[in-house]
Amino acid sequence: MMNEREKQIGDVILDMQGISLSFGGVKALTNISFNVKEHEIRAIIGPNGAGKSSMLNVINGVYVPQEGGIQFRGNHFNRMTPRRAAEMGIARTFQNLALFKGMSVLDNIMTGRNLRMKSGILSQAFRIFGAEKEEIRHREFVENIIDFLEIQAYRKTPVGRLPYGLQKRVDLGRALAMEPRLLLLDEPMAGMNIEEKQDMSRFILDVNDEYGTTIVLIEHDMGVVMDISDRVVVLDYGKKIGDGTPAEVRSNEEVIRAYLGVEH
Ligand SMILES: Nc1ncnc2c1ncn2[C@@H]1O[C@H](COP(=O)(O)OP(=O)(O)OP(=O)(O)O)[C@@H](O)[C@H]1O
Repeated sequence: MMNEREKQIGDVILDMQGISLSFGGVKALTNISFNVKEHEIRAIIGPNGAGKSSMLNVINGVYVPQEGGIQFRGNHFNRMTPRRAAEMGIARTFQNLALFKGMSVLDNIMTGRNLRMKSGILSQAFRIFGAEKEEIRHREFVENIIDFLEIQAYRKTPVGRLPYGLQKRVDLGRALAMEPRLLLLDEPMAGMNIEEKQDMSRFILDVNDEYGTTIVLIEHDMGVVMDISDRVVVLDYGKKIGDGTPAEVRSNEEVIRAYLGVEH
């Protein structure tokens, strides 16, 4: 399986170059460089406070690093903005779910489609024929995601009534509705039981295979990501202490020390 996957991996799509970020006196990231290749599943792992969320927020333009640059799909940015990131095809899920609890599964996933629908805003305002057709096309796309994530039975259910594992799946669906080139997953398995973790792992692999989406996920539990990742970056106290295949990272002395030295 590994060999088959390796064959599909393409050129570098995202290149993080010497990123440093501090908050006042706190150095959240110190001179971090790593790249992500097209079609790869790339994990960023590390103990609590290692800088994982900060890195994700630099990738999608929420935080602006004091030093370093970002190259995405051949374009160089000294600073990314959340809007530009979204327009260029970067979508993310959230650790603390960003869903509308009172809205149905279907409507929540439709919200992920908004950026795509903006192109038609003028025609929608004038209610020209095309607008309705466009709406139908978007609905079909969203229905496909719902089938893909096996949540048909809950399409009309308010999200707040679903168990946590399914809410995480809806959040994934909302991000997929943006048709991202790069999908950032913020601790996709946090708070899940074993069965839910297995389901989520399978969906992440399926998204990667069937939609061809490049995926960056952050996680502090080393175990769950090792099976599904092509390559792993390890952060500790804002520094990169490991980078390589799961096997390489697992046998890296510094990584072992960081993980044995702290409570999880
Ligand atoms: N907005 C902020 N303001 C001040 N300090 C921050 C901010 N965000 C992060 N930090 C600090 O930066 C460091 C890295 O935090 P970050 O949240 O990126 O780590 P993490 O690896 O995602 O941790 P966790 O696994 O606990 O989510 C920590 O010392 C944290 O306190």
